[in-house]
Amino acid sequence: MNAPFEVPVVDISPYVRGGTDAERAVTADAMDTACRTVGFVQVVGHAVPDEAAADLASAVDDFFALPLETKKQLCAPKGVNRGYTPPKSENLSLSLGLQAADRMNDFFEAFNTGAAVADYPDASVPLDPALYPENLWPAESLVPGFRQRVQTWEAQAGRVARTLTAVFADALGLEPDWFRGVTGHSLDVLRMNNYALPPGTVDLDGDLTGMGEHTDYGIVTVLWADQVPGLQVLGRDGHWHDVVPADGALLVNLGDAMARWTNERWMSTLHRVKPPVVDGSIQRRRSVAFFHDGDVDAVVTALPGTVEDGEEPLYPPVTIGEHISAKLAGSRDLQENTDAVREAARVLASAR
Ligand SMILES: O=C(O)CCC(=O)C(=O)O
Ligand SMILES: [Fe+2]
Repeated sequence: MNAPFEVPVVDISPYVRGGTDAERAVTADAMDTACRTVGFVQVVGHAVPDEAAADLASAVDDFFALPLETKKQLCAPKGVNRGYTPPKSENLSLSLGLQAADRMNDFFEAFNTGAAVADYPDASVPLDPALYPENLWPAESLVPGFRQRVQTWEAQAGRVARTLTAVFADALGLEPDWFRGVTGHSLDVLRMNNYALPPGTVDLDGDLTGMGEHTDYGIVTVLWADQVPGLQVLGRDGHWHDVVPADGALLVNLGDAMARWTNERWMSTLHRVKPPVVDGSIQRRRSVAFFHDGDVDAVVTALPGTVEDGEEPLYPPVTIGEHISAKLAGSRDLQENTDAVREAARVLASAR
């Protein structure tokens, strides 16, 4: 029988409050094991106040409760990863170049915010406003306090993500501030996801997909989610496993940049969302992902020591900007990404 699938719990408090070298080494070691074996981590000891999470959840409720027509006024132009995306407008499995002929688009609706050009006045390169666009906030009178609640969370999630990269540097034997060199003007995006459809609109005979299978694209993702099943993670056993955040934990997963820098010593693990259907309607589920993706011009290529003598790296060099643009063209513009061969092969090998 297979060993049960478990997402390891890692306590990062020695990096948050300044622990001893020995305490940090325990954390870094546990992180290395989690990243090598699962690629998802239940992170505790992050010191995010409960109130910030409660305010985030209420902000998500308030926004998605608006009428669809009102939300649609906050849609960004095509190709701009900001604002509202209505249900069934994205297809995440196309970010891998995978598509089933009968597959409808993902039914999640989302609201995206993120880093804009103006957030990095000292950036070392000129930043393209297409990749660092302005945010589209609902009017304060429409959802009072929304922006403030969301920005408080963005700051907390960003702090956790940067702390995690300090843990990663130790775990990989890099200089402690190695990630600072590739995240000075990081492409950071916050995506609030609402998995719900009005009763009667669910076609239970169809292939219902909350969010199609995908890997995340950048360095690391910090996820807050309801403890409602739906998120499924592809284990090394080739099976999909339900994962919910542990009490007080943030779910963290690695993106493609980490798999590429480490030449797959660490994994950008495939995941998808299939929320449960109860009495003919979807049990509502909320999640908020903070993507810490790295500098648009950072080159991602196998780190020294990760490729055996005489072997080739598993991936050719790519910049973060090139990689993310190819992925977003898949999920948002519905063009199959032909440059995700290794990720797509993992999905096709899984037990669906
Ligand atoms: O809803 C979730 O739990 C996962 C969301 C996700 O994978 C994403 O937004 O990339
Ligand atoms: Fe994801």
